[in-house]
Amino acid sequence: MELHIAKDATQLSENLAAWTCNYILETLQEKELFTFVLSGGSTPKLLYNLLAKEPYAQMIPWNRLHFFWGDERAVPYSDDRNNARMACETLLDKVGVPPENIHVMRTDIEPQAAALEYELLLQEFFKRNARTFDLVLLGMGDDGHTLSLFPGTEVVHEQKAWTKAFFLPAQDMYRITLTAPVVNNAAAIVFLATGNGKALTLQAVIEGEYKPDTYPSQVIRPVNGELHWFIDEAAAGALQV
Ligand SMILES: O=C1O[C@H](COP(=O)(O)O)[C@@H](O)[C@H](O)[C@H]1O
Repeated sequence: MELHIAKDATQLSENLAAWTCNYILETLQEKELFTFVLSGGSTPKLLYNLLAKEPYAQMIPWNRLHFFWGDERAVPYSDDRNNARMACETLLDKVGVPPENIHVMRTDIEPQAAALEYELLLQEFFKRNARTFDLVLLGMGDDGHTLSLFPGTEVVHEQKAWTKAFFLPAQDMYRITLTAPVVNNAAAIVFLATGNGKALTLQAVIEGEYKPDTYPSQVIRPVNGELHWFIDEAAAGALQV
């Protein structure tokens, strides 16, 4: 695991934008397409805004990238809380990613059907590969959730299915999420977390005892890939290192 600490969220996003661009370009020297899982929530907006601007808008061959989502809130695309909408508005629409390269989790059909459809799409995409995505970007909520793997939910322990949909009573909404088995087979996983609201949880996730029911982010352990944490000083505040 590699820790990248920056003084604040702006510097951190700049560092991660540069890292992401280098990683994409290096990977595309070896293969034709790059598969990139995006996260939702508020933290990645700065990063997406930066990637949509120069120099990255020109440097990245966007038509060779395929975009997926780590999780989705089952609300219409028109709703501000929709994770795909946020990423499309801040990044994908701005750099002109071809629509056929954008693979959203559907929210216009029943959530279980949408999860199954997404699983089939991924199985088809990665059929002959033990490796799945080239890069998975993850957030971590103040409560330790990542993707839509929330504390105390069954989906945290999923070992087989690549996607799941379930009702989250605390938010009165369905969630659709990738699961640990498909994420942990990615070539690289990057957590992005900022702010002192996440400091104690982050310390427990990284340095504490393994308690996935309390800290679901702990189930993210790449089988054979890289794991990076990009955090600002506020989020790193409780770490012992
Ligand atoms: O609900 C969600 O929250 C997490 C963390 O969001 P943040 O606002 O604390 O950055 C996010 O990674 C996930 O995609 C989203 O659905």
